[in-house]
Amino acid sequence: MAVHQRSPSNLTELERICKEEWQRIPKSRCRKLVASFPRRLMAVLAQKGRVNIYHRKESRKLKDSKNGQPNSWSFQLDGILQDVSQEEVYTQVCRRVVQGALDGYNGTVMCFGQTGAGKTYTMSGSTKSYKQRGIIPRALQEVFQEVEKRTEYSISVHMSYLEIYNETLVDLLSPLHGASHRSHRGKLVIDEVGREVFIRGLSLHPVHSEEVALNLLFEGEMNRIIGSHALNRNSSRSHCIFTIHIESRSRTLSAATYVTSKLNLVDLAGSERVGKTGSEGQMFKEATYINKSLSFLEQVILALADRRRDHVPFRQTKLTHVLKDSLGGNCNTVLVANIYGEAAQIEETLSALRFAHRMKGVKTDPAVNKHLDPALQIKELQKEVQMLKDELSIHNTLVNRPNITYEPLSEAQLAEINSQVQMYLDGRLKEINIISIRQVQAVFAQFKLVVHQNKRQGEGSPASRKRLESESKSKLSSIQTPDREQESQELDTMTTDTQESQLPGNEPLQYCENNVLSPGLPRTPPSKADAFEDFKVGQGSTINSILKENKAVLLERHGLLRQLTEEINSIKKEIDCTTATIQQQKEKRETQGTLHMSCFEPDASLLLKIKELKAQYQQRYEALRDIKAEVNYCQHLVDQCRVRLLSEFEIWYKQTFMLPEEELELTVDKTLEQVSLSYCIPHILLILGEEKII
Ligand SMILES: Nc1ncnc2c1ncn2[C@@H]1O[C@H](COP(=O)(O)OP(=O)(O)OP(=O)(O)O)[C@@H](O)[C@H]1O
Repeated sequence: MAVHQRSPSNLTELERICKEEWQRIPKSRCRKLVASFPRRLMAVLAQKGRVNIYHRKESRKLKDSKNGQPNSWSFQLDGILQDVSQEEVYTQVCRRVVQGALDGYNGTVMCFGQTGAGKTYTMSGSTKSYKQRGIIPRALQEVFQEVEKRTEYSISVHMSYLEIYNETLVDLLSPLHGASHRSHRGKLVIDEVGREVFIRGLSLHPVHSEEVALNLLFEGEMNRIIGSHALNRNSSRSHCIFTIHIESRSRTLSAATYVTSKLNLVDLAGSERVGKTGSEGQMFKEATYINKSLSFLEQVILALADRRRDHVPFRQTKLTHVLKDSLGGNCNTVLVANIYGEAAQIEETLSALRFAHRMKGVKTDPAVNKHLDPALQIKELQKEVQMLKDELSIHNTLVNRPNITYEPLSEAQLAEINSQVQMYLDGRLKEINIISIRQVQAVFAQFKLVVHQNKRQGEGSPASRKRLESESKSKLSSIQTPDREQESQELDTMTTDTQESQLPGNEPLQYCENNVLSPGLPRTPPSKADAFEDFKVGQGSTINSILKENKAVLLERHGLLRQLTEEINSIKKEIDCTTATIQQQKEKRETQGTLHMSCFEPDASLLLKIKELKAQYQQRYEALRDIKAEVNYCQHLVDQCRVRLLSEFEIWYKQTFMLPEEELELTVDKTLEQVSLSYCIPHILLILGEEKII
């Protein structure tokens, strides 16, 4: 039977040992049915993957009708392997797990069952003939065949063989093994890294061929502790975990990424009833340990199958701790439940089938174990950087820029940049020739340094600070980043803006290569859109900030205007309503024919209300008139500022980028005219800010 998504398997041992021709394994493996097969107790429906156990009078052990227990059981398993060869067992139980391991999935195949039921035969096979070899030698053969086939990968294989005997970990392949191996027990420690479990101290043997691997396997087998007891003369008294460790790296893709996997082939010690097997002394102690660990294994399986449980007691015993990442992790797991087909063993058979059935409820989450080798990745990136540098230098040679380097700047180069910045700030150098990103960064760093120094020196002297700021503003204007998005948002908020089409940004863009200006080279002006952004934060910053302030005032006044209009409308509505009420009252009294003069007078309270409302109306109306005037005025200022910003920009653009002189002269006069006006604007703004003055 089995667990997990891949088709697990079930192995059913339905008969007592038949001296010859065992043909067992994969799904349900059963030798020829013997006469003693308890047909009335058990039905094996191999095709349907089902085993039924019936309560019969002959089987007193299962007679528990007093407790209301069912007297027949039906177990649906993933497969039954009955009367099948070792090869068939391997194909059905292990082949896909091995293939998965080569692709980077962890895999576990585990044989469970009553002592003598055929677990070791299934896992290791019989030494009698090659045909009867079990899962482990077949898996090794397939791994090495695949290594040969998968030429596009570099695959390394290691092996380890662990035994758990009486809760002690033993390395079956330890170089210290031999007669004295028992004295080396206990030196192995179970450790966990993330979700992965490994045994510290367990020897890991590199193997390059099937032959070497099989030699190691036989060596490990020899070291297994074999006991003897009444049921099975060669019963293994320990749990054994044979592990094939695989690491696979692509030969064609990046070697920094690789996959690893562990393929655990587990032969569990047989479960037994101590009384039945007549164990005593050392054998009794062994049986107790075995049964205890198997019972903990069962508890773990129960906990894993129960989704509501958030704690799984893996650490209660060495066996479950070692198998932690194989039972509940990212592993392809197959459980083979070996069972007898004898009436005398029906209770153990039932218990093995129950265990198998529970295991069916456990879901694992198979995933490829992908890793990244940081050292290799660094090497690969370094190689790539070098390649890109080479490509860039070829490109630079082709475009006639041979002296550009992409290495970090040397001390001498940094000193040169610092001196250039200093000269630029002093006015001795008109422009800094930009040659690389590194150099631009160094220039900015130097600017920052100078600004910090100036700040410290200029503290307590606002005049000098202001001067420094304005100096650095105008000098840096050619490399500042324009805040284009902010400007466009501001323009969007103004519903009265109609001159956007006049903005220089709407003209076609013309970029010169890298936008770099250097003294000796022919200069191509930047696009007007880009230049305008520079202008707004540079020379045009004063007029631009006045424009922004005017827009803000205009926006605020618009809000006020809207609010007043709403208030006036609502007062007007109330006046109309009150007037209507008065009229209605009047008409009502007239129709009633009331003669007294006072009866024609409307209610005094309504008259008072009308009076108050009219006063409010008057007051709001006057305020509205004032605000309207302000709005118009502000709008005018905004328009004026915008026109001025644009015209000053035009002049600056022509001067800066050395356009023909005649064109320049034409615009200069206009500018001078406008300069005097532009400085009046802040005063007007102040007046607008204090509403009462108007
Ligand atoms: N299908 C089979 N065909 C032939 N012989 C078998 C078969 N199954 C088991 N045997 C033989 O039965 C004996 C007991 O089997 P095995 O050692 O595999 O049992 P086990 O479950 O591993 O027992 P234990 O738990 O005590 O180790 C062995 O001699 C084995 O060769």
